[in-house]
Amino acid sequence: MAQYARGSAVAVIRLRNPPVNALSRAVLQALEDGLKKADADPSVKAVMICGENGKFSAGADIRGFSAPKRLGGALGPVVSLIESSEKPVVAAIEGVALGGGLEVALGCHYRIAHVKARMGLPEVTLGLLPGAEGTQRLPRLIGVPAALDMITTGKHIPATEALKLGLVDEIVEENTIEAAIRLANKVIGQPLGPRRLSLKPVPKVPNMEAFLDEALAKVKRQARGCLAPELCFQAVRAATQSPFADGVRRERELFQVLLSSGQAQALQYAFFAERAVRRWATPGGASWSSAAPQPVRRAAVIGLGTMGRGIVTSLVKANIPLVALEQDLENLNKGRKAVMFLLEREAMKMEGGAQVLDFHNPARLQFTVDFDLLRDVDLVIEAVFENMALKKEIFHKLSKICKPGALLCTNTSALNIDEIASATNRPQQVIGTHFFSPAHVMRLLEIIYGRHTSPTAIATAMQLATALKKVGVVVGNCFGFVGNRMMFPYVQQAVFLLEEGSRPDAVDQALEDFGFKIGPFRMSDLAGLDVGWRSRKDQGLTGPSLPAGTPARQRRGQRYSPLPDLLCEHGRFGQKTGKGWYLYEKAGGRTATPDPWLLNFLSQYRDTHGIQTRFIDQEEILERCLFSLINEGFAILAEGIASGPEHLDVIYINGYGWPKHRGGPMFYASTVGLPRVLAKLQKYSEAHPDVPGLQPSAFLKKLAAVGNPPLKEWMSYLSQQSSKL
Ligand SMILES: CC(C)(COP(=O)(O)OP(=O)(O)OC[C@H]1O[C@@H](n2cnc3c(N)ncnc32)[C@H](O)[C@@H]1OP(=O)(O)O)[C@@H](O)C(=O)NCCC(=O)NCCSC(=O)CC(=O)CCCCCCCCCCCCC(=O)O
Ligand SMILES: NC(=O)C1=CN([C@@H]2O[C@H](COP(=O)(O)OP(=O)(O)OC[C@H]3O[C@@H](n4cnc5c(N)ncnc54)[C@H](O)[C@@H]3O)[C@@H](O)[C@H]2O)C=CC1
Repeated sequence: MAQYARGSAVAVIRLRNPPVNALSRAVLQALEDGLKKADADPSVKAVMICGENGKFSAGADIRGFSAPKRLGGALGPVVSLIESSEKPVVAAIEGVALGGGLEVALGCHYRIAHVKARMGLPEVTLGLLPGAEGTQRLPRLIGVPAALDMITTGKHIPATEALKLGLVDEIVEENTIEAAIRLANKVIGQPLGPRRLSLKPVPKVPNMEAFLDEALAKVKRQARGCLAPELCFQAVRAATQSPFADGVRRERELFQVLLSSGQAQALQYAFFAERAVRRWATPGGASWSSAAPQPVRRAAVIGLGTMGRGIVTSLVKANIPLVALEQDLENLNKGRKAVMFLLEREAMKMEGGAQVLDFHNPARLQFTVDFDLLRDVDLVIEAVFENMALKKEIFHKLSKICKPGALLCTNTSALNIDEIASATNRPQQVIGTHFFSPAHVMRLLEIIYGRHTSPTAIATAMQLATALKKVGVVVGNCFGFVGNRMMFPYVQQAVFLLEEGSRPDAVDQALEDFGFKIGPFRMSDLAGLDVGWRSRKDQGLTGPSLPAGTPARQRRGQRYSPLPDLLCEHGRFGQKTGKGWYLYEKAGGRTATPDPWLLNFLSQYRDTHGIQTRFIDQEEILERCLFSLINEGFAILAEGIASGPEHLDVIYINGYGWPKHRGGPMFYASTVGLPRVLAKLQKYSEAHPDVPGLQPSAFLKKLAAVGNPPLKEWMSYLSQQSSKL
């Protein structure tokens, strides 16, 4: 757990807890024992602490936070013990020193890091604060502004930056352990007082109060309802106001608040959920453990519109050579310009810039209108218009041109993967890779297997997700897959609420206050209202194919709102036309303001359809939008479209701006309590019997009836499914 060894004058304590040397109780105990042994041994003149297998430590064992006897209080005293040692202690940081791992290093008198190491205090991302005195030591070492930045954002910084900040004393390119032992030998006998961070004053910032006020405003703005960043801030502020011991007491109080906040649980659930979905499985028995991916040495993207541009950018950033294809020269030139613009911007953010990305080299990025250039690629991602006939035509062509082993991926947002695959001679190599807009930014990659998709194809798409630094989530094939299918009833409720008396800004505000990055109407305006309009026309829900005499507010016996169609008929496509659910300063503008035209239009619409306007409170907005989305999630689980609730949650957090501190929709449902979700859906369903999305799913009813079991047990109530959390 932590191995103690004595060389010449330097004792070595090696943290050992694979895979990341997390600080479990046992590791901490062994560390404490090692320190005491070194202290008691007169032949030991200095101590070096390092981690096994090239990693210092990823911090406290997160799984231990939910254990009855938390490691909580144990870490702070061990860090103090290190600092108070009368023999110099040197931290040799390789790989990562995160959270409690970095706090251990801060207790050491000297820190030396490998040039490739990363450091950070990411507790805030788990809903916590660095509770082992890190909020008090770090500002003393690197100053308040830099410490606040690290502690309130949780960002990892590279060793080179750590050196500039003074977080480490030295960085090395070769053997860190040997360098640390050399340093330890060198500092034997030197006074330790100046190296003990708890004894240092916090460096002054001119006009500290004004600086802190401004920093707090920024932290609050970015937190969107998440508690941890503000409490992290308060802990650091305590360091500027109180002596070390009082600051530590304040840190502990704040830590306790966070520990019992519920948000910490949600964020830790999200951390493990993201890792659990890597272990994918299908109802047919294919799984991550047995499927091997094929290499992707060269790829192609077809269609350089909104999505294709981002996908190309992502592939270039992942260093995958590719061919980018458009339907004609005009679109090719437009697409090329857009891609180059994105790549230039990305390059500016990177060390080494355009040279590293090498996107001007045609061997790495080739633009063409010639399908023949796709002969030797290993993987194609199609991102043309959302039209089944067009997609089938393209896939038919691909199956004739591409080499036999090539994987054929579609970026469709809702269409049937099996039908697309039916146009090819290799349905086992056809798979959905659903990117989210903007594709080079959003982390989610929804991976959709069809009836014939092979395990190798799934494994290859998952490997691609990793290469693109995205979170791949494997799901089954149904209209809208998981994310968009759950989104339909949510957006539908939002529009129904407008019919009944609400306003776009009221609905958006309620959901943004809940923590969504952006409410449904702002989101529709951003994505373009015409996208859904086209899809509804294709489905025969509106437009010329709608049978004459169809009631305005009903389709196939269910409630339907023609409001979004009417807006499109008025040329209101959202931001791109300068007006949609909101008014914008110009076409392409981004500042949404409530539009008096729309409010008047809504009022006339209600009069036309004899709808009595009523006041709708925030609670009803939230319940109807969120519970209908969650309800669809239960139906998806029951159908085996996703293999566990964590899949749905990871999709919502990474693709739809669901507030992470609420753990995802299914986790949120578990915190509300399934009987309550059910009762509310029943109530709204009775009030709106023609809305199927409000009728509680059978699976939700079952789980409520069996006594509201914890989320990790849900799947055991369905035959042949198991949650992987
Ligand atoms: C480290 C990583 C960057 C590695 O990434 P990568 O290589 O991509 O691998 P992963 O797949 O992410 O990880 C591999 C594997 O390891 C698991 N894992 C990773 N980190 C941890 C961890 N810290 N603990 C446990 N397990 C971990 C991961 O889940 C994977 O396993 P799998 O799930 O089975 O696949 C990356 O993993 C990463 O970023 N990790 C998280 C780093 C992090 O966030 N660290 C901070 C941890 S929190 C911390 O250190 C808290 C503290 O400050 C200490 C607080 C305690 C002190 C409290 C004193 C106050 C007293 C108050 C009173 C309390 C009273 C009481 O106790 O009741
Ligand atoms: N826009 C979005 O937010 C999202 C869209 N999607 C899906 O991605 C796909 C593409 O959508 P967008 O990029 O928004 O569309 P878009 O309309 O912006 O771009 C489509 C591009 O495909 C090109 N194209 C059409 N026919 C072609 C052909 N035969 N050969 C080569 N290129 C051809 C067009 O010239 C155009 O540039 C659709 O299936 C859509 O449903 C998925 C996720 C999000």
